[in-house]
Amino acid sequence: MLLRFHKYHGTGNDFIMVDDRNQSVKLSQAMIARLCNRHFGIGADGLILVRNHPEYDFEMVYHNADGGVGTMCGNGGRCTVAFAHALGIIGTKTRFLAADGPHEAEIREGLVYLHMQAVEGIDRAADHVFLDTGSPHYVKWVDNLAAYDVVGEGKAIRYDERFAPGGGTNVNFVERAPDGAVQVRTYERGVEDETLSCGTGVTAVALSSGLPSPVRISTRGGNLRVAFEQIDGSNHFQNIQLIGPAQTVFTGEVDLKQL
Ligand SMILES: N[C@H](CCC[C@H](N)C(=O)O)C(=O)O
Repeated sequence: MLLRFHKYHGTGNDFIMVDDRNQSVKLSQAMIARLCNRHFGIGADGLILVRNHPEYDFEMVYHNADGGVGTMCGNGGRCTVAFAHALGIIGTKTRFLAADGPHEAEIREGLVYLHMQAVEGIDRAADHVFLDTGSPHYVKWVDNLAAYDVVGEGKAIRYDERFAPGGGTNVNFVERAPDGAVQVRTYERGVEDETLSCGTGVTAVALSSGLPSPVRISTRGGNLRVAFEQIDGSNHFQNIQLIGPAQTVFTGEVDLKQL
């Protein structure tokens, strides 16, 4: 069977996008892992199916690169909005369903403004914070981020038994750049490596940073902004928006029998 796909990236976090509006695409977890593999497949941090939904413009079904069904993916969400727009499913505004519930989004001046779910709490520890922005995120401020062992340190925290009940955690290391932006490097579970950018991760960094909205973020794959309202200096945040580009790279067909 030939699978038609579109490759997108949002600040270097890359995804295989599949138009599955009529739910005819059948992919096993092993097949998705193979498609995402950078040597034996197309190569991507995740695979996203766009499906029809009776109450929303569409449903986004996100899989991590290991093939497992993921929780929310912020950069993938922005790419899915751009993809749905390219398919003609939506105009410039949408309301769609993702793993963590409904999301509104808008395409404006080449950027996707993606509304994220409200965040109700942040666990603050001495050397890190932990919060859920649709996916779980550990955030730690460090010195000399450029030379930091993101994969080694990230893996240790990702598999720490404290986070095992939630299926582990994504891990973000952070440092303030000289120009005031917040630099973020992320170890992503499900990819089990550093990715060039993580949307729910930079959202977690912005909300827990104590900086005023909007927070300017710099990742290895590009720049993002996170806008939000903090409720009375508490750990409650609403009207959270992840703002940044979502780009199409190429379109292709893969023969699933050859995989
Ligand atoms: N790259 C994604 C995060 C995916 C989360 C996933 N790695 C997990 O928690 O299992 C993003 O842009 O938000």
